[in-house]
Amino acid sequence: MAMVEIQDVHKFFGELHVLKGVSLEVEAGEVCTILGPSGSGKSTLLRCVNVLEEIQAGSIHVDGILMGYGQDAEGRLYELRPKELAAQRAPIGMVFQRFNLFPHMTALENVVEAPIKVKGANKSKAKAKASELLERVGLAERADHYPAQLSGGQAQRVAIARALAMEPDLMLFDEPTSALDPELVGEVLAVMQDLAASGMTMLVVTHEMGFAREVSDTVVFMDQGSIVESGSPEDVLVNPSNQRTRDFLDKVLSHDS
Ligand SMILES: Nc1ncnc2c1ncn2[C@@H]1O[C@H](COP(=O)(O)OP(=O)(O)OP(=O)(O)O)[C@@H](O)[C@H]1O
Repeated sequence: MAMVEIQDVHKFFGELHVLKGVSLEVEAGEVCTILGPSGSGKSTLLRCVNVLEEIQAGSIHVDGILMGYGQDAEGRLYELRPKELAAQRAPIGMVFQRFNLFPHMTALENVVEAPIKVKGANKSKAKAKASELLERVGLAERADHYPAQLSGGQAQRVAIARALAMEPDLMLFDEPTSALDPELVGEVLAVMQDLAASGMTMLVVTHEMGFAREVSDTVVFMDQGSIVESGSPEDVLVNPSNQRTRDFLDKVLSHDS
């Protein structure tokens, strides 16, 4: 089984049919980038993977585990209790467009918070690990800074370190550079690229075409709640077979240039 298996997922917000039978697999160690116009359902799909949103039909497995439900000895599904849900989510790190760091905590405190509170990690070990992670994202010297004292790019790198502190098997990125000043985008993409090179499985929603082209194993193009096309970056970005993909790329690339 692939690390992420999304099968025929449907998601409604009231009457609005936002995901219309989405199926997607991401193998362990692969980077899958999702592109598509605003409102096509990219963020919603990502949020469904770690059960921030409930789905109405289909299934999502991560690491072979059916997300959002438990299964009793007879194979009957039951709704998870909050603790069980938290345990299901634990191997999944998520980085949002806005960093959501705790403003009253330093960078280091933000990174150690979850391992100590959620995992019950030993304090001094968690601190040493957090320092290592801040070094990994190039912020060893900013460990004692508060979020307000960090640039957007630095704050986003702390958010990545914070997600990594939980030792995830899968990282979800939801437009991680969209809220940043253009000159800060590169430093966050560089950290993501390093992470990809280290073998992390990543599902990334972004408008960064360079990242999609150079770092992804698979590129997925979504439109109006469906996957229109997916394949290698070469297939989807250079030789797209679908007119909707071509129209989208023309628009994005003319905007970029
Ligand atoms: N919590 C919600 N309640 C109601 N409708 C929602 C909710 N979240 C998203 N939607 C709607 O679902 C659709 C898909 O939204 P989604 O954010 O997944 O798209 P997207 O492709 O990620 O777009 P963007 O690139 O602008 O973030 C949109 O029509 C949006 O308005």
